[in-house]
Amino acid sequence: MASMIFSDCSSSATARLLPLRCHKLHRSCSVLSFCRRVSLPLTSTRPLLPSLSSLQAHVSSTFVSVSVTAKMATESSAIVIDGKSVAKQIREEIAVEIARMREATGIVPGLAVILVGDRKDSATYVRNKKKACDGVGINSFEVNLPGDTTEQEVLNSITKFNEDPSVHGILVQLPLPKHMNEEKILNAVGIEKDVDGFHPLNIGRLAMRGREPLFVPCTPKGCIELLHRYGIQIKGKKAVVIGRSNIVGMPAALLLQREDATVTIVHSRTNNPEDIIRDADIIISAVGQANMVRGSWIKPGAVIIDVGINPVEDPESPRGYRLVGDVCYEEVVKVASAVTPVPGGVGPMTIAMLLSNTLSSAKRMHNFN
Ligand SMILES: Nc1nc(=O)c2c([nH]1)NC[C@@H]1CN(c3ccc(C(=O)N[C@@H](CCC(=O)O)C(=O)O)cc3)C=[N+]21
Repeated sequence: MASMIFSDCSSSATARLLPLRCHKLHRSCSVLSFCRRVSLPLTSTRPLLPSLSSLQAHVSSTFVSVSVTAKMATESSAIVIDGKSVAKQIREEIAVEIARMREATGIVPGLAVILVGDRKDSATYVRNKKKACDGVGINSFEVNLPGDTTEQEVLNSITKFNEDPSVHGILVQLPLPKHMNEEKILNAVGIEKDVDGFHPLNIGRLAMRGREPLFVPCTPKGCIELLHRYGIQIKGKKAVVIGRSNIVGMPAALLLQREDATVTIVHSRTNNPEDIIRDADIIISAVGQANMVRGSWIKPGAVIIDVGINPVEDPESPRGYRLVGDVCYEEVVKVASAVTPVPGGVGPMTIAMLLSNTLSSAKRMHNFN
């Protein structure tokens, strides 16, 4: 029985990656509740869903086709936040804007991507970004440098793109090879082309009240965009961000705070992380540990945004591995009110936000609204 309940989260591949403490599955949903299946005709201007706290009273929303089965639930099921279709919708919106700009000004937004070394995952991400650019009509420029390139050569590429008026965004694919000083390289990207939002000036402005960054980092921006497009209220909610990285955890916490959430960051040195997480209305997890967050750590009805994209061994998959999140999906789906899947959650949103930042950059540089 236990092996069925934990089928995915306690798989042997996962267990090898993680020294998991074994938790009993949280099964506190003994009240009358609903099994929901949601299909999403996405709109950009109105919330897709009523706020989740009032979802049960609004299941017949005109914006969402929801099939509802009422039952005495020992296993309710969260709404699956469909990042893949939201991202598609956003890309369509961006494509329309790019065409409008091109027709009015003749200008086509350009994104330069610098890839150093031959990491397979990085090459895949860069290829996906290029494909996404092609799909919306952004010109992409790519530089591939070998892993033993000097820092100076990377800086030279950045300078070239900083000076090139057909480039509106510059992205240095991370991680960089170990011998390079990431800080120095990211500082070299002109802040007006920093579509990743990693420049310290952009991050600094994000952290300050009354200041506006030119760009917000793509992954955290994508997380907030998902909450907005699903009509999930952030203001006044208790939000917990798991992980404090420069590129996801920390800017995600800053963004949530800007949205008037009360934010706690949980990290590897936090005492009793589970107790803090169990208090959260909204959880953004960005730690990179497969299936770390268990169902028993979640307050019933919480909203979970899973940023983790972790490969776990899977002999049945053609690639030999599959991707799972930081969150033990099949456990939390029974406790949360909404959850992002992996894949198909935050990942596609990261790329959509990159395209959005590149378009904004081109608009700003050419005074086009
Ligand atoms: N300067 C820089 N900026 C980045 O934004 C950046 C980076 N470096 N380095 C690596 C990470 C990772 N990242 C992802 C983007 C999309 C997916 C994505 O679309 N994932 C698909 C799955 C893809 C698959 O199946 O392989 C999904 O989650 O559905 C994942 C990961 C951007 N990153």
